[in-house]
Amino acid sequence: MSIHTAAVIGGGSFGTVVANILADNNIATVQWMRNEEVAASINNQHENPVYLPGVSLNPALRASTDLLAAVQDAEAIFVSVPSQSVREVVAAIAPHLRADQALISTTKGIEPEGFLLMSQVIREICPHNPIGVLSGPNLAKEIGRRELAATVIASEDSDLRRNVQQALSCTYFRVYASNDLYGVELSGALKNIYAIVSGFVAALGMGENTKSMIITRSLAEMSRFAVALGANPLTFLGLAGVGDLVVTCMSPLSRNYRVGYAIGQGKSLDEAITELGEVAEGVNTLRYVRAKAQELSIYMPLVMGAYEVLFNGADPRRVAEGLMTGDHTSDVEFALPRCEI
Ligand SMILES: NC(=O)c1ccc[n+]([C@@H]2O[C@H](COP(=O)([O-])OP(=O)(O)OC[C@H]3O[C@@H](n4cnc5c(N)ncnc54)[C@H](O)[C@@H]3O)[C@@H](O)[C@H]2O)c1
Ligand SMILES: O=P(O)(O)OC[C@H](O)CO
Repeated sequence: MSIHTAAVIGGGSFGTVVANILADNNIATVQWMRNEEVAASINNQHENPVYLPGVSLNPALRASTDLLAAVQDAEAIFVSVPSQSVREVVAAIAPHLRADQALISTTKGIEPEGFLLMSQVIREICPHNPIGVLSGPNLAKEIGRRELAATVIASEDSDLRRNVQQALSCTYFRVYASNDLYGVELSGALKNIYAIVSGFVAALGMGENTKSMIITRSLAEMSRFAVALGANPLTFLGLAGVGDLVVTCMSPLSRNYRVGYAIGQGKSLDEAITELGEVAEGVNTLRYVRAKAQELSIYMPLVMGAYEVLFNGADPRRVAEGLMTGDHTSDVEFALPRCEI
């Protein structure tokens, strides 16, 4: 059965582009948000002036500030609020959901208590609903302009995967499938940390070889961490892995990259976040991942270095330079294990 009705929870940049794709595909879509002025602007001017100014949205897209009304008829509900708010909004709708309503998270963050990814939070609250994760190299502002992009729908439920592929695929957006829910979702959260590091490197005017080294060693580090937690390393070869890592580490449209860039220019973390005015999930993710890596003794020099810069005022140049002084190690450790060099 395909999706005819959908809801998107969240009035920010990514929620708006997901809702707009669904509307472009003739799916009756309601986008829920708290801000009444933005909702009125989407309904009347077909624009989200706060998060996607200048982007013409599909006139059929409806916005609402009534959460329960927004989700009641939706066959698929896309959750697109920052990670700190996912539990709160999903708990508010949970008692009103039917078991056949699918929940798809687009949120790339971690809940610190229990080190839970968003699909795990949603599953805890809605154990009987089909659950999926949408993740990939998806800068909202480019998709808003209908520039070509691709993503991954990950779920253990093959009906959900097929339905979401059909619901979101269009001339400018392509959806690939994965059954490694955990790997896809963890990858989306982890890459934000490395986008911050890449921001330091760019602000410091370091060379192209340095940038490539940072991105590639970021992939090695994040896949080492993910595999230690049970993910499939092959997932990191795909769009949700290397694809998303590359785009966020190279684009000034990435909010995480911009936070890193501002810090590389000498600004404080508070100044960088205030100047951004949008969510940069990587700042909190860095704290939680560092703690987890320490707990499990996972070697993550970039995470440790970035933490020192963000929270203890270390010089950002030292994060990249720190790679040069580590023990001699393996390039691809799934081919040559570090203990065998
Ligand atoms: N923007 C992108 O390019 C992009 C792409 C893919 C995934 N994501 C992920 O999607 C998630 C949302 O990001 P975004 O870019 O849409 O964020 P955003 O900063 O553009 O907007 C966040 C929205 O959530 C709302 N919000 C915050 N707390 C809320 C709460 N308690 N209840 C209801 N609404 C609340 C805000 O008012 C705002 O409308 C993040 O985890 C992000 O990593 C973003
Ligand atoms: O703007 P960022 O850094 O939150 O990144 C946005 C998306 O995750 C890119 O895929």
